Amino acid sequence: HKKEVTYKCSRVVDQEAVDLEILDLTWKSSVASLESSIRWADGFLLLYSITQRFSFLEVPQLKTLIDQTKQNLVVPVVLVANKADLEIGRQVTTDEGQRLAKDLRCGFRELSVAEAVLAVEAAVLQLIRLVLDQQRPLPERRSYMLTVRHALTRKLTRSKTMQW
Ligand SMILES: Nc1nc2c(ncn2[C@@H]2O[C@H](COP(=O)(O)OP(=O)(O)OP(=O)(O)O)[C@@H](O)[C@H]2O)c(=O)[nH]1
Repeated sequence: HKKEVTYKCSRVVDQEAVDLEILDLTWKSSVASLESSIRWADGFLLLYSITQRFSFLEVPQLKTLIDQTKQNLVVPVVLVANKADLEIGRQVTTDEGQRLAKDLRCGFRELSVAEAVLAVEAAVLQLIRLVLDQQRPLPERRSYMLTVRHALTRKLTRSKTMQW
């Protein structure tokens, strides 16, 4: 698109009514406009095309901008590798996508917007669940519980190492 477009709809997700506003940004948004959209948003779908390596290489920069602008410990983000139907023109492997998602601490989906509408819905649902989780009080959050579990595991591993 040459300009930003907002799509609106309502869904029930896990027995919770959710009003969705999806802002599709243009390729050439200025940093100031991007920052303002980032402040507005609760969650982010970062799309790249598996047939355009440069779109993949831009993801970390965008994620840094999101983290800096939101200044939250956990920002709900799902990385989406699009155009999975164009295997012949693939420039980014699934493995690279998964590794980047792990590094950036976000969800990952590889799909084809053109051919698999259910996969698109699943990616959006995954993001909605991350957002809903983030809006729960801290001790009820899955992400918080995972952070606590990882911290405990690290502590246990350390104390085991010390015994050796
Ligand atoms: N084969 C294939 N083509 C796709 C897929 N998704 C998008 N396209 C095509 O890729 C082109 C760009 O799609 P857009 O939806 O405009 O992508 P965009 O990232 O919003 O690009 P801009 O409009 O430049 O901001 C169009 O010609 C789409 O038809 C896909 O999953 N598979």
